[in-house]
Amino acid sequence: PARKSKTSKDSSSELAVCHMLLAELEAHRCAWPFLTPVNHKAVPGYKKVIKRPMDFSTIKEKLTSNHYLNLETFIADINLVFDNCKKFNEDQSEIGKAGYNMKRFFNKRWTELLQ
Ligand SMILES: Cc1ncccc1N[C@@H](C)c1ccc2c(c1)OCCO2
Repeated sequence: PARKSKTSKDSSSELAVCHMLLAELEAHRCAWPFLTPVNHKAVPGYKKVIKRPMDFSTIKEKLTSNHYLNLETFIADINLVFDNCKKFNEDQSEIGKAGYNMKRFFNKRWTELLQ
């Protein structure tokens, strides 16, 4: 079947889903390590180890300033938050466990909403 070209309606509904997903992530009880940028002056080694820091407040700023061209770039930033967490934190640490829970929650929710 011919590939349906994306209409502006499609992208605005995708955008609405991104806002909703982000709001759910921010409200999650395990979101606390990811709400604001990691202060690399207060966390030894973070600046050197994590090449592309990302957090939910930065994603919200990018979303509200129309930085994301499509759904994929939004999802890529969300996953960057969790990949950074897995890279820097021990799996069984409080932050490591929070990151694992948030990633599972996100994967469940976006597949429910978008697939
Ligand atoms: C996601 C992440 N990965 C590695 C390190 C930190 C963080 N989060 C920061 C906000 C953070 C989370 C928890 C903290 C903290 C900072 O500073 C000291 C007290 O506990």
